[in-house]
Amino acid sequence: MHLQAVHKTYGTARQAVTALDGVTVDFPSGTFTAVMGPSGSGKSTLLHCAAGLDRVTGGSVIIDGRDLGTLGQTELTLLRRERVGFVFQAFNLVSALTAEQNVSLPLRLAGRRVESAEVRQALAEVGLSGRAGHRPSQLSGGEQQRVAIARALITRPAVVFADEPTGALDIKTSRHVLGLLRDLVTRHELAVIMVTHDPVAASYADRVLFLADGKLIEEVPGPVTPEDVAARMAGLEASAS
Ligand SMILES: Nc1ncnc2c1ncn2[C@@H]1O[C@H](COP(=O)(O)OP(=O)(O)OP(=O)(O)O)[C@@H](O)[C@H]1O
Repeated sequence: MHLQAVHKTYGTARQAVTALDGVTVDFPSGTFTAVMGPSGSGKSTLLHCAAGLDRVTGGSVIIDGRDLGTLGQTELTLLRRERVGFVFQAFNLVSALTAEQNVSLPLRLAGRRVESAEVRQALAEVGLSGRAGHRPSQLSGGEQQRVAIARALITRPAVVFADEPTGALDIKTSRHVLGLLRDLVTRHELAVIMVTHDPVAASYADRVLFLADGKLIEEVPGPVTPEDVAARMAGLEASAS
């Protein structure tokens, strides 16, 4: 997927806030990208615009060769449903449904036939074969996030957006989830775009993008050490304050 000269302004006239100011970046298949930057630098806005959850005010977002700005609301919803996966900090599983039912939900929403074998295979890929019948409350945080990852992958998306996916997990569980994401990127030729504040999480990525004031100011190819990421963030935060 690709962002070309993306601008996003909230509000109008004197109230206007420029959240993204001309961001051009490619997110190739098979690449795990971490997005970092000080608070207010535009990370969430980048994620929302790139995922088609919010419209850009300038430039274009291309997924699967299609410019999201040219799509009507229905087409956009369909493209998002079929080609984009989401993983959130708070897992966002449906508490009344089992792991298996949660994973199959995107297929049901898309009106597709649900093959039980396909859903079981997705759960096996995240190491949860034995938990298919459990509800979220019967699973640990790490297990819930792995169900959410299986759910994000079930439609075979081109791109997965992860918003602080380890923000609610302890260190050991975080490492497990990040290692899993890392493997899935390679295995499924996915583009994963992860917003994070955690330098250790960022170090699992193939490259780290740094935003400041809505601009992409640095693109650091991996492998990146957590110390290097932390040092760059400290520099950015010092100049932002
Ligand atoms: N709905 C909105 N209306 C007006 N301004 C907004 C809106 N959403 C974000 N902004 C502004 O856009 C800028 C970028 O915000 P954004 O949430 O993308 O930053 P962020 O890097 O994700 O921050 P954080 O790390 O604190 O979550 C900020 O100045 C913010 O105040």
